[in-house]
Order: sequence, then structure tokens, then C-alpha cells
Amino acid sequence: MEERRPAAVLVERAYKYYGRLNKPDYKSVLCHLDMTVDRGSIYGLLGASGCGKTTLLSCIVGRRKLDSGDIWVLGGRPGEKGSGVPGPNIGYMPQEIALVGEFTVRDAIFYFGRIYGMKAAKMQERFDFLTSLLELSDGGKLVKHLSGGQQRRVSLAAALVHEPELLILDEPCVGLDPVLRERIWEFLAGLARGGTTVIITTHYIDETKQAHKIGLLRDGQLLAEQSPEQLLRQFSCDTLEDAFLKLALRQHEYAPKRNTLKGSPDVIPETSVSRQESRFPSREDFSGVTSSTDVLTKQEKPKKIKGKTRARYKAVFIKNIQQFGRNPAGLLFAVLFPIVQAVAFFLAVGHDPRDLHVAVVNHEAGFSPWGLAACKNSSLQQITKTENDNCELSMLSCWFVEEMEKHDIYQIAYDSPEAARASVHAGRLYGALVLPHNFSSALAVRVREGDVDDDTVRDSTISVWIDQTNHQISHFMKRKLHKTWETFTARAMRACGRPENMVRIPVNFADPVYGSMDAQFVDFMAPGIMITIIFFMSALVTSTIMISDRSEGVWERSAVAGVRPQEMLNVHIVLQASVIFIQTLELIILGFFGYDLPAKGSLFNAGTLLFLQGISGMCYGFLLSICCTSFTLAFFIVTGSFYPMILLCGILWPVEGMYQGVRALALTLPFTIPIKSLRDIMEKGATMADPIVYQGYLVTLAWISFTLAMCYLRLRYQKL
Ligand SMILES: Nc1ncnc2c1ncn2[C@@H]1O[C@H](COP(=O)(O)OP(=O)(O)OP(=O)(O)O)[C@@H](O)[C@H]1O
Repeated sequence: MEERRPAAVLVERAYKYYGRLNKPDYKSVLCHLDMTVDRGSIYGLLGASGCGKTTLLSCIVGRRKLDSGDIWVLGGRPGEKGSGVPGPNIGYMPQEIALVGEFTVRDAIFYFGRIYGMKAAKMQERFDFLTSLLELSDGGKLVKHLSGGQQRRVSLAAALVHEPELLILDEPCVGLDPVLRERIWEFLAGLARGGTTVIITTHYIDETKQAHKIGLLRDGQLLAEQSPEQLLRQFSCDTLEDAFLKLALRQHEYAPKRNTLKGSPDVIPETSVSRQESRFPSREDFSGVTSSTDVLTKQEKPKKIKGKTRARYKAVFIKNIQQFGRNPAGLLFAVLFPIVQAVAFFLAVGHDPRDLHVAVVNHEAGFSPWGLAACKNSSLQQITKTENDNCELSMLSCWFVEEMEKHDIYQIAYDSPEAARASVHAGRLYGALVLPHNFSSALAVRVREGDVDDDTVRDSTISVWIDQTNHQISHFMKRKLHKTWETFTARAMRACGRPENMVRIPVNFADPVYGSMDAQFVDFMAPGIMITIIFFMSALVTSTIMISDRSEGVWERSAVAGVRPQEMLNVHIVLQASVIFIQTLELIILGFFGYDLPAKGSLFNAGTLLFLQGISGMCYGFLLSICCTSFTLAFFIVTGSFYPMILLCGILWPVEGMYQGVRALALTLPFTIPIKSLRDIMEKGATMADPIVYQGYLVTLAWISFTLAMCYLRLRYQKL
């Protein structure tokens, strides 16, 4: 008589689908599936690609939830507190390698050992044993430099390190040579004899003859759950392949009948294969008990497993350091890129344009007997005082051009206004000026008499045509020409012994309340640039690291080992915060000491705000990494959100110039108000007591809280 064993895994009436009902992405994967895995046995799970093996395993390890039905694993429900699943009760080897490429073989095995809180000596002992069993001679080699087959062996070793009660191995033997495969099966058989339960999926059907029980998954159900011998006997076959073929054909005959009943799970008939000859007790053998919980609890009380939080934090912390430290490109990117960006900004942005040339038509000098040479000979630029104390100046146009060149706008002489304007049309010069024939005398009359005719006004006016399409340069030239006029008139008044103020524009700009008259545009932009650099760098680095962890399966595998998503996030926050701290220091040193930005307020205050903005960018990166399934999508969102945020944050154009609705939106963005706060700290010496400063902090903290809360909610309630 067969020995009766308690079930290690029991699945009842399991339903699982992906997508939403009646939507194109809807896919039913498990459909009224029952499964019993006996304790201390090897269970071979077989099925065509895409039939749902991985989905079923991920439900057993507690990473996905059934849409309906029940699962018990080692006496508890996966995901239940104290069940040890996910956690130390199981060893899980997923289909993908799911190891950090920067791990050595040793690191990979020790990583999982640490998660389970194993002692160093024990981990070393297991490392020696497993590397010898799996022929992994070079324990110091990086996983990313190993062959595919070697990587699978490391992955298997990582699942075995803590000698779990239940081993779940998804295709462990792919790519391994037959001798090694045989050794692994022998090893697993030894484990099963010792009481370990093994669930293994494989594509090598023949290999499963060494299993105690085989489950053939098809159309979301197990067609058979029998020992290999029973299957061969029942179908009178020599090979398992033939048996499966017959089984599949038989199921095909039953298919139409089942299809008609699909909508009503409770009336779906049992699979066509008889279970009576099962080597191990089938579900019917437990007919004396009322529910599966009874089956398990009557045989043994589920053990309460206590996770080792500190051990898990330590493991993830060491993993992240190894991952980061062994990736020089990433390290350089994180540390040097802010410097490169800031230096590029300080060298390129905000400085006055230089070497600007304009076309100058000086009719006054040109029509004089000496031509333009009059401007080169100061003795021809005469100052004469008349009897009634009037002052007469000649060739003032030359003085104007001289003053203009002192303000860094240089002349190219032209003969006619048409030719001068043509040069601007052709894009060779930025503007054209015409100084009228009798400029000096007309100007003298205009200043002296005030109430003059139109001709005098016209003759004393310099006409300017500029290329307004280049907004910054045209704006700069206008400013410089007004300055030129100021210094030119002051010089002329001095030459005549008259007060300079007489011809000044009667709007007097006193000393500025804040800032200086000759403040550079770079001072205005610097706070915004520093904040956006640190925000987007953090967002990019965080989303990249987290998505790479998730897409390589490291996150998932760590979660099956018992690491909670929050723990992964927390470790990342601490490490990334150190990088942001370094980036903040770099920007502060570069900006305030290297490029002499105004620092009226506390540098500590400025640094703290910058640092918090980095943290805010990091949280934004978290959110993206959790919501996006691929690098590409995350990258699109980071770069896609970069421009709108830059455009709305007020560094390119003042918020005051935006439409009302847009302005309100701009003010809620993560760094619009903080940029103003940083500017006020730098230029006005504002402190935490000033509303604009604490508002900047509040906005930053609100964004950090909001994005983190979204992350935690998403992690908690996402459909698994
Ligand atoms: N997250 C998901 N969202 C939507 N569909 C999914 C998801 N994961 C798997 N599927 C689909 O569910 C079906 C079962 O996938 P699963 O990975 O469980 O199959 P499998 O039997 O393990 O395949 P293989 O042997 O090729 O690994 C497949 O059709 C797959 O495309």
C-alpha cells in the first residue's frame, strides 16, 4: 500500500486571468485548476510554453494572487503573516537568471544567505558545497561575465543556499549538459528523501520520470497528476512523450464539452484522467475532511516564521553597494554629470553677447570734406563757445560711435542706409544705424531751445534698424544703445561745461533694493538650473536602477525570498540620498566658490533645499519605476516631463507672464516655488522666517510625501 503523505502545496479551484474582462488584453491562464504536491516529493510540472506554469508558481510563492480559488503552502496561505511564503520557507529559482550582473558567484549566494539571516560560517559552508556540486569553480567571477549555463547554476545555488522546506525551480536544467543534469536530479532526489518538497518545471519530458508525480498543465488545468509509472501503465506507452500525446488527444475529445461549461466553474467536470491509481493520495483521499485548511492543519500546525528585518536590510544594502560600486560608468555618471552640466551652464549661459557688429551710416562725417577720416582725427571734432555762452560741437556723430564701441557694439561703415539695411537683411549684421548729415548742430539746437521744428528733431535723431528675430541680442543691443546715449550725452555736456544730468532721461534708477545694476542673467538662472539638474539626475538614476532591478527579475526574486518592496525602497532611499548629498556639495562648491554666485543668505539653507529637491526627484523616479514596465517608457516620461516642467518653472519666462490657469499649474510643480526660494536665499539673504523660503520647503516636502505615498499605495494594492 502507498505511503500517505501530507500535502506541502494544495491548490483548489484556482482561477487566474490577466487583463480586464471583455477587454482585448483579457487572458484566462488558470481555469479551475486543482493541484496537490506531497511533502518530501518531487513534482514535475509540465506544459507547453505559455500554458501558465510560471503564473501558477508565482501564485504558489505568493507573488501573484488568484482571482478565485485557494492555495495552501506548507500549512499556511502564501503572503499571510508568519507563513514564511514568500520568505525563508521556500527556495525559488525563476526562469530568468534574476541575479545582479555585478554580483560575483559568491556575492549571489551570500546575498540570499544574508536575506535569510544565515551566519557567515554557514553561508561559507553552503557556498563551498554548492559551488562544488554545481561545478562553479571561479567564485570570484562576475555573474555578467559567466556563460548562460553557468549563470543558471549560480541561480540554482542561490535557491538552495538556505536548505528550504519547499524548492520551486522554474526550468533549472536548461542549457546544462546531461551529466550535470543527472547530478542535479540525484541531488534533488536526496533532498526529497530528507523531507524537502521540490516543484520543478522542465521542457525535458523524459527527465521528469525521476519525479514522484507529474502534473501536465494544459488549457489552464492539470490533465494528469500521477506518477510516471502510472502514466506509462495507464496509456500502455514506453515513453512519457507518448503518454502525454495520448493524454492531450484524449483531452481534445473532451474539449467541446468543457467549452460549453466554461462560464460555470463549479460544474466543470474532473479531468478525463482517472486518479484512482495515484501513487500518492489525491484530493479524493482526503474526503473525510471538509476543507483544505483542515487537511493541512489536522496533519500539522503551520509553523509561524519570523522574518529577520535587519538581516534583509543588510543584504539589500550590501547588494546595492556592490551593484553601484562595480558599475564605474554609473558611478561617474552620478558624480561627474552634475559637474559637467553645471560647468556647461556657467560657461555658456547668462553672459553678455560679445563681438556684435552693426552697420553704421555716418552722413555727418561722410559728407564732410574729410570723409569718415574726420572721426579718426580728434582735432577735427571741435568745441566752440560762442559770445552768448552757447556751446557748438562738431562731429558729435563720431563721439556717439566711439561711445558705442566702448559698450562692445562695433561699427562696420556703410555709405547708404539701403546698403546698411541690406546687410541686416542678409543676416551679416545685427542692426543698422544712420546718423544724419547735420546731427551735431541739430542736436545742439534741440538741447538748447527745446521747442524745435520737426526737421531739427529728425536731424538730431539716430535711426536704428535691428534684426528683432534674435530676441536676446536685439534686447541687449537696445540696452547698450540706451547706455551709449547716456554716456555720449554726458560727455558732450561735460565738454561744454554743462551739468550732465540736463540731458539724462528723467527717470532715475536709484541703487537697487536687491541685487546690483549690472547683475548677470546667469545669477537669475543659476538657482533654477541647479535645482533642475539635481531633480532630474536623481529621477533618471533612480528610475534606471529600479527598473533594471525589476526587469532583470532581481526585485521579484528578492521579494520571493522575503524582502518587502518597502525595504528595497528604503535602502535605495538611503544610498541615493548619499549620492544626492555629494551632488549637492558639488553644486554648492562650484556655484558659490567656483563661479561666484551671490550668496547673501545661508549656504546651509540653500544646500538643504537643493538636497531635498534631489530627494523629491528620487521619489519621482521611484514612482516612474513602479508604474512603468520598461526603461523606454520611464525614459520617455522623464524626458517628456522635463520640458513642460522647465517651461513652466519660471526660469525661461517669468510665471507672471503666463496665462492665469497655467500660472496656477506652474506654481504647483515640484520646483517652481523652490527655485524662487533658492533665488531669494542667494540674492536677498532670505531666511526660513520668510514666507517664500518656507513655502519652497513646503512644496518640496509635499511632493516628496505625495510621490512616496503613491509608491507605497501602488506597491500595496497593485494587481498581482
Ligand atoms: N503580467 C502578465 N500580463 C499579461 N499576460 C501575461 C502576464 N504574464 C504572463 N502572461 C500571459 O499568460 C500566459 C501564461 O504565461 P506563463 O509565463 O505563466 O507561461 P509559462 O507556461 O510559464 O510559459 P514558458 O514555459 O514559456 O515560460 C502567457 O500567454 C503569457 O503571455
